[in-house]
Amino acid sequence: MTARPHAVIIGMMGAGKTRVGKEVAHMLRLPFADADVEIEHEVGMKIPAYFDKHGEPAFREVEADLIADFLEDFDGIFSLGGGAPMTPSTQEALVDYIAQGGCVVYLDADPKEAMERANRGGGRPMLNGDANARWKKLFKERDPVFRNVANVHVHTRGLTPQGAAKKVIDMVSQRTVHIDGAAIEPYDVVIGEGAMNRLVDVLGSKPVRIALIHTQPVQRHSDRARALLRQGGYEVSDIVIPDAEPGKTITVANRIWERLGNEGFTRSDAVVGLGGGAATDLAGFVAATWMRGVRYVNCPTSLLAMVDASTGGKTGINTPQGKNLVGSFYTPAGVLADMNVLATLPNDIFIEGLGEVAKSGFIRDPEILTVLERHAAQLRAFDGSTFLGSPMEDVVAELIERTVTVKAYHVSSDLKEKGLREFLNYGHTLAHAIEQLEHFRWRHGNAVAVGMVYAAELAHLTGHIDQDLVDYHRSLLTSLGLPTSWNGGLFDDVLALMHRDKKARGNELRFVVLDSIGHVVHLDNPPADAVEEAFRRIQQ
Ligand SMILES: NC(=O)c1ccc[n+]([C@@H]2O[C@H](COP(=O)([O-])OP(=O)(O)OC[C@H]3O[C@@H](n4cnc5c(N)ncnc54)[C@H](O)[C@@H]3O)[C@@H](O)[C@H]2O)c1
Ligand SMILES: O=C(O)C(=O)C[C@@H](O)[C@H](O)[C@H](O)COP(=O)(O)O
Repeated sequence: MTARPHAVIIGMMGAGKTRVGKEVAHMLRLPFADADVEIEHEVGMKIPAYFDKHGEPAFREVEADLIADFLEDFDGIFSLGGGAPMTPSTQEALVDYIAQGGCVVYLDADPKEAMERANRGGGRPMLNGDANARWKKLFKERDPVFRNVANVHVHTRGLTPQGAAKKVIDMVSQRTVHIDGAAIEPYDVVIGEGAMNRLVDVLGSKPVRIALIHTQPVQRHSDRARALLRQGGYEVSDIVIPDAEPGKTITVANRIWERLGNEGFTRSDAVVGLGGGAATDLAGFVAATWMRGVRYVNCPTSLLAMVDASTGGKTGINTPQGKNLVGSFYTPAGVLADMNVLATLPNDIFIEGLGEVAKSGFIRDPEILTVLERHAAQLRAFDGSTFLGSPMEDVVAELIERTVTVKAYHVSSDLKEKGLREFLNYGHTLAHAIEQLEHFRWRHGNAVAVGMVYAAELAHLTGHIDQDLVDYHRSLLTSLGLPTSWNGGLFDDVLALMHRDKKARGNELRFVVLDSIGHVVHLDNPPADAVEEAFRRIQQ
């Protein structure tokens, strides 16, 4: 195989496959090919004449062969004739193409606009007779097949060809991490500009009412989500919760349960959580508990929520006794990490998110650490207002994809945290204690950064790693603008809180430590003097 199409466009007659496909190719500076035009070249006559002379089955054979050839050797944007995906061999070829990373885009136009375009100029043998009635009949047959065959679904109602092309490009350049596992209903984390446009597709057609739970600082993004939901035909209840940790309380959850009850939310309705990790934790908790569980989709808006909080099904609230002490494991139906929302993210909250990114590098994917090292200065200088379209956007998208992949690895075989998933808690034993003692004025990712240095010191004191790796923790995290020390509390208070950590069993402390980069082990009941000495070392 020499090349594969960047995207294959399918859709009804008149959907704009050729017009939009050409526009996409032009914007991406790629060649464009239209299967019908190529067939006409090959058979040396117009398609209606070929239909008249040889009939539809012969045409479909020529078409399927040509498509198979192009799928194996065409480096551009390729649009197919309306009926092409109905041929079983073409369906199989498209499945193979997708399995190799390809994008089959279903261009879904407004039926009225598509019918009008399809009728213009005639020359479509499949629309002979009452063209509109034929179009509708074909749509009924083809729409379910198109939905099934395509891995990207683009609605173009009301868009100009340029607008539709931009939407196709956004969706084709999105990255997807698929999360699956024994106890999990599979779902995707979609990362990229415009990912939120998939909201209606991910929610599906069943829910009537959607509770859109969000905080005030991300109002601009929740306005967008609300517009998409209303366009999709849902009734939207806009629910604004207190920002950050004050939103993760039983009082806030109770207020929402009351509202859902008063507004008649049933089991077939759904929740959308939009915001930082605190908002998605709370929204997930409400979804998990309302009528013992309704469908929910997360739209994370902070880096930390994209890489971690919104993706793995840990939902919950804080109690006066500690962080995340009440909650459930309840996976979302999908996560839409739309890079556009990062345009408003403040620098300090972006940097905080790098704490969890680095954690995933330390515990499983060393390439993350390499990318962080290589781009530390630019990451530290993150500025949302100039971020979109900059070279850093691709770097950050790669970091998000890699970090979510690490999360998926742990979650897929241990959703309920019986063992392997605990490794995602690297650095968190001390981090949660710091957050609590600081009354949540310390950001979670910053506390995790200090917690990882603490865990590294403890690992060194117990003979698991050498001093160089401890020093590397400090130098990498510092280069990203993350803290590596904390001096805000007494050891006894910290120790008491670490005993309440969810990994602790009975009176025994349990930690997660490295024994090399990318390799994690449990450290159960370590010597008390090491636990205290490691704490002394992070106070510097
Ligand atoms: N469930 C999990 O697996 C998991 C994993 C990691 C963290 N968490 C939880 O996530 C929370 C931390 O998440 P966080 O760091 O996102 O904090 P956060 O939710 O408190 O958000 C930080 C601040 O950034 C604002 N913000 C978010 N996105 C923005 C945007 N695009 N533009 C402007 N402002 C924006 C928020 O409104 C808030 O003021 C903690 O409660 C932590 O316990 C949960
Ligand atoms: O997904 C997990 O499992 C994690 O531990 C991810 C952590 O990064 C995250 O901070 C999580 O919220 C911590 O959960 P907790 O159970 O320690 O409260």
